[in-house]
Amino acid sequence: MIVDLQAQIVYGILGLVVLVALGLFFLVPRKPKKPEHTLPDDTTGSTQGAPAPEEPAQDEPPREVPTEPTTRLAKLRNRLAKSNNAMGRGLLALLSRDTLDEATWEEIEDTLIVADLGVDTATELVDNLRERVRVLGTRDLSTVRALLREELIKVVDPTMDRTLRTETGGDEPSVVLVVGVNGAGKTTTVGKIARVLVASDRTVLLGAADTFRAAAAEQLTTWGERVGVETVRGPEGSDPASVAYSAVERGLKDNVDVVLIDTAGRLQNKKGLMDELGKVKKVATRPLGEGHELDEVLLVLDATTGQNGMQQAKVFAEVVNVSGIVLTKLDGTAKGGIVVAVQRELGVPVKLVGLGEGADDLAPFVVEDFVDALLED
Ligand SMILES: Nc1nc2c(ncn2[C@@H]2O[C@H](COP(=O)(O)OP(=O)(O)OP(=O)(O)O)[C@@H](O)[C@H]2O)c(=O)[nH]1
Repeated sequence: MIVDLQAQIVYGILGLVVLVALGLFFLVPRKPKKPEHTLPDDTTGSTQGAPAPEEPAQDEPPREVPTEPTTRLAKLRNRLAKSNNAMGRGLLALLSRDTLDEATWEEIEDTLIVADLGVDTATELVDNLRERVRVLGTRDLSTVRALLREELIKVVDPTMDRTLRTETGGDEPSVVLVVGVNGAGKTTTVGKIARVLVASDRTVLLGAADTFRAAAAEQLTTWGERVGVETVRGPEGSDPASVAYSAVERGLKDNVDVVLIDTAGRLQNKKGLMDELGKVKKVATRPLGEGHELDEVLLVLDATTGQNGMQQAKVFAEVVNVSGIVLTKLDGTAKGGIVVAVQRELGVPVKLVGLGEGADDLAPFVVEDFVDALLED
């Protein structure tokens, strides 16, 4: 009897032990399984040698930071010199001839005209230079070169205000409208400006008012994503003015510093373009209340289009009050004189120049740097 009882107690204890063990196995949380893919420990973002994370932020491409301004500008100055110093070299070669006769002065004038300076400006420059050389009675090349530099600076006009108006002085965002014909480089320029602003700790919102081509809004959004800036878009074919309005309304709500609005630029139908841009201009700043105007209307011009570009520029200037010019593709032409021609024609300063397709290839236009690049050896 006693043996039976002992056996029952022993079996009971064993059963309990088994049950507790099973319970513990299922209830106690186990250490999580090591993920198959691991990120490297270093915080530099380098993933070298490590497999990609299983759930990368696919919709969020890695943020880019623009190159430090002095490096960027030095690189761009070099590029400008490379593409444009043929004109400077040509002029200096002519000026160093033994005799500066009538024919040579004519050749100097022709060189300036070929560089798209405009006939009147070229004549004016040569007349002034010729007179100063005569009065000084000098033939020393470095003196003549210094005189040429001064005359070029004078025609490019250092007195024009070239600051980009991206600060309102109030709480509301500044609104920058970017206009120009297709392919001039508007979208690229908006992206590049956004990068520069973000690098200077400004908050930016993009408005894709080019609703004519879905790909244009897509392209702008990609530029925005690269620097972590949002883009307000509308459906393809929707009213560009309403997209511009929404972008400014949203910029105000989100308290951003600058709203950059990209537009379409079909010139095939001048009347349509006028109506469309006129409306965008009128409606865009409405969310900011009475009396608010666009802070900046930038006309983007392709420097390689020469006189044809000038005609286009005039059409745009008739529709919107252009406050600044962005001359793109200056890396692809030796006709830097277009800077002077377009400023004189429109009475508006060139504020920025595009010197390549790269994300950082946009530079503020500095008169002295530009002329020095032209005259570089
Ligand atoms: N070499 C060079 N290419 C440039 C420059 N700026 C823009 N581009 C190129 O010009 C082409 C057209 O640029 P976009 O920005 O798409 O022009 P867009 O005016 O927005 O054109 P639409 O969207 O058709 O109205 C692109 O291939 C750009 O990379 C520049 O300064 N230099």
